Order: sequence, then C-alpha cells, then structure tokens
Amino acid sequence: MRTWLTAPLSHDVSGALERLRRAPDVQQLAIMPDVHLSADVCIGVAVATTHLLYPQAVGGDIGCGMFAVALDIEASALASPGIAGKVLAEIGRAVPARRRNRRLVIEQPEAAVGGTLSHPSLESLRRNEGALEFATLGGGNHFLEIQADEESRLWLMVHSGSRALGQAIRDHHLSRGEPVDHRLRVLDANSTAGAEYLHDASCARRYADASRKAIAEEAGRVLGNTLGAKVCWETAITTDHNHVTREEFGGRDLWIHRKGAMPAHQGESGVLPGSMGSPSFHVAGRGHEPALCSSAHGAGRAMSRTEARSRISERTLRREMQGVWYDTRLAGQLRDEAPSAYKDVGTVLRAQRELVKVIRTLRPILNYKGV
Ligand SMILES: Nc1nc2c(ncn2[C@@H]2O[C@H](COP(=O)(O)O)[C@@H](O)[C@H]2O)c(=O)[nH]1
Ligand SMILES: [Mn+2]
Repeated sequence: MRTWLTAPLSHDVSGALERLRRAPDVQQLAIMPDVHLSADVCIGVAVATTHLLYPQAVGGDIGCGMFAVALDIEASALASPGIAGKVLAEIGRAVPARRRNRRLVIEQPEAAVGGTLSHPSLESLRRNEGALEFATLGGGNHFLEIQADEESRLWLMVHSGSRALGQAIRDHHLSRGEPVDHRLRVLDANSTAGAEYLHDASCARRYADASRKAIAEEAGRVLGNTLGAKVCWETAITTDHNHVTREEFGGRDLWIHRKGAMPAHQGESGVLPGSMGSPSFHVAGRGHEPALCSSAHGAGRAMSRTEARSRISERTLRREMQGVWYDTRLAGQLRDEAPSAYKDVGTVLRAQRELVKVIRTLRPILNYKGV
C-alpha cells in the first residue's frame, strides 16, 4: 500500500484500508490525499487486481466525474447581483437537481449508454427513471460552478454522475458477488457475472459522461441568453473518478478500480475541485505508476455531513462564501457543504506533487447546488 497523505490516517480509515489490502487478489493499493471514510471502501483509493472485481471499490455513483469548459467572457460579466440572481434562477430551472423538478425531459443520445443492460430490471430502469434523470445534477455535493481563471476568463465546471442507474447497477451485481469477508463481495472478471458487471458499469460511465455534457449544454444556453456568452467547446476537459478499467502496469494487465480517485496518466487532463468557496484546479497527470497513475479527485471531506451540520453555523457558511454568488436562501441547508467541511485543497495538492501538475487555478464566482 502506498499513500500520499495530508495527515496521519484515522483509526477507522486505516482499519478499512487494511481490510481492503488483505482482500483476495489485491495487488496494489494507492491512497490519495483526499481519502476519507465511506461505506465498505474508503473514497480516495485506487485498487489493482488481476482477475477479481470489487464493485464496492467503485461505489454506486459509477462514472461520477467533472466536466470543465471555457466561456468567451470575463468575470466582470457577473459583477452585478441582479444578473447573478437571474443566472442562478435560470440555471436552477434548466438543470434541476432532481427529476421531479424537470420541466423538459432531455433525450439521451444514442451513444449515451451504448448497449442493452444485462438484466431486464436494469434496462427498464434505464428507459424510465434513467431517461427522466438524464441531465439532472443530483443532490449533495454535485454542483455546477462558474469560475474565473488567473486571467479572469470564465469557466464552467459540472460535477455529476450516473444518478439512480449507477446505484442500481452496483446493487444488482453486488448481490451476485461472493462474500470474501463480512463486508466485501467479489466477482470474477472471467465469469459471466463479472463480464455483465463490467458491461453495465461501462454503460453507467457513458451515461454519466453524456449527462454532464448535456448539463453543460443546458447551462451554455442559459449563459448565452443571460450574458451573451459562448461556450468554447474545444477547451472541454472531462474526467471521472468512480470506475474500473483494464490498464497495463509494469507489463501486467490489471483491473484498476478507482473510487474517488482521478486517472492521472502522463499528460492526462484532469479537474480537481476544492469546494464552493475555495479554488479548484485544472491539472495534468504525471503518470506516477506507484500511485497507479491516479490522483486525488478533490479536496475530500474533513468532516462527515453530520459533524459539519453540528459544528458549522449558517453564519460561518455565509462568511466563508463571501464573494461567491449562490442561493443564500439555502445557506442553512448547505452547512454540510461549507468550505470548512472540506480539507484544504492546497495541502492536498502539495501532498501529491508527484501525481499531477497544476495547469490552471480557478476561483469560484457562482455556485449552484441542489439540496
Ligand atoms: N469547486 C467546488 N468543489 C466542490 C464543491 N463541492 C464539493 N467539491 C469538491 O468536489 C469533490 C467531489 O467529491 P465526490 O467524492 O462527491 O466526488 C469534493 O471532495 C470536494 O473537494 C463545490 O460546490 N464546488
Ligand atoms: Mn463525484
């Protein structure tokens, strides 16, 4: 196990990592500086196996990731509260967090899933719930943000995943897995069950990718109408942090599971968000093999949601969000998303100097989150 940490691991996190390290066929574990506790397998890890698949080392939000793209306008376009309020309201209508707030269903492009899912119940979910949820943002820390780079140019950043589809795929395949201890379950990649999981997980990954692009298109329309902005599609960067792929390391083909870890092969473009009140970064991978060519996928939580809600007041959140446009009516409900609920992103970047280099630093200008 190799680690790139900001601080010593807590007892709970090291216990969970140790359990994973000892699990069958785990060849290598790389722990990212944004590591934190999550159900069964921590967020912020990359796990290599030769033939066993661990759906819990990918998680339920399969294909969750970031999409970033430049706009052709500068931060001054969002200087007035009236305009910022209009943009926030219009984005909320065009990109609802949940399907019940959807005014218009956005059709999934044919390539969005690229195949029939392995079980009729999953395929039915994709055609029904999946169609309604396509291009909805999701709640929690899924976000749409407008940011300014060092030259004051505006960029869009979208964080969203595979919504209910990914969760259903994880649950379906996990129930077919063999228990390896009292928590973890595995599938053999060379079995029918393993191949079906891989197929469905790739479909969820494509769905999530297409959904983020559709969200960016919707936001682009709003920004065109409200600010006269154009989206510079040739600048787009897309990356996802919950997946399993076949990759070659040291002449061996391995299954690389990433859960809350971003691929960072040599020169690969990445997006590393901080929080809604701190800087985010565009990065390039350094292809560091001991880290399984991976990187932190964000700052990572410093406090659980429960802890943040009890320790961070609405007043603190409002202070931490000074200078960023957001829906202040939601300030109380957003306490668990406060910048101080996350680790310091600068410390995270310093802990993983070997893994990525920073290409661009972005400061948040306007943040939209569904609560
Ligand atoms: N720029 C922003 N970054 C944010 C915001 N909320 C969370 N975050 C960062 O994103 C990652 C995503 O974590 P995941 O495990 O849910 O994929 C998180 O660790 C934070 O660093 C935001 O509003 N804006
Ligand atoms: Mn995510």
